[in-house]
Amino acid sequence: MNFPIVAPSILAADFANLQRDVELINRSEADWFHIDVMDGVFVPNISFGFPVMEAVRRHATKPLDVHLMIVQPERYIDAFAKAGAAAITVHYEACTHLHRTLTQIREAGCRAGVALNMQTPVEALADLTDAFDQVLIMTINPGFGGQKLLPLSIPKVQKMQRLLAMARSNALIGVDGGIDARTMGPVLDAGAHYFVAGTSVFGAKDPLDAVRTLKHLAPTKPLA
Ligand SMILES: O=C(CO)[C@H](O)[C@H](O)COP(=O)(O)O
Repeated sequence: MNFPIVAPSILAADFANLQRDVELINRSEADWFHIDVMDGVFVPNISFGFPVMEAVRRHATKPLDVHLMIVQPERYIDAFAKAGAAAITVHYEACTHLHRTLTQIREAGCRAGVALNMQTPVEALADLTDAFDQVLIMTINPGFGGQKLLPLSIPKVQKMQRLLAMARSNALIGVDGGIDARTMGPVLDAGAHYFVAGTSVFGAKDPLDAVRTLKHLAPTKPLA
């Protein structure tokens, strides 16, 4: 696998034309579909659940990267794995027993991901670096698409990159929120491998071109 990996967020798609938008991403240079599941408790918004996830899966030809912004995500890991998730990311802040939940994700046959909200320091994961395959640094306060990337998150990506290097972990670093052709460069330089982008892709006049721009912002490199 090479990076940068581009993962358009379905949250910003036109749900009345979901099949059209999924097929658009199939044709694009994007690598993954990003599926934002929100419960109205962990974040102040409700997005969608299994019916939409399954509709995306029926038409998608690329891996589904599921981001659970829900409390007690362990209740739904197996169901999302069955619904076709290739990767499942849970929030550090939403898990009482994070190690157990990450193990459950791997046992369900998916890549295990953990997301960190703005206030959570990267050191919170220092003892668990063997337990996840990807880490998602939130570059906004989660809950809504269309927000501006918070610059405070950029040094955090760098810190995470150092922490993983020290631990000799090959986990991928992702960023989520306010990613576009202007903001992607600094987070890429800071060490991010995958880039979740909603508004800048689906809100663009030409989403195929928007994905291409992100994908070619820097020469692709092989992952460790
Ligand atoms: O997790 C999310 C919101 O909580 C979305 O993935 C994120 O906001 C991406 O959308 P945009 O590119 O519009 O910021």
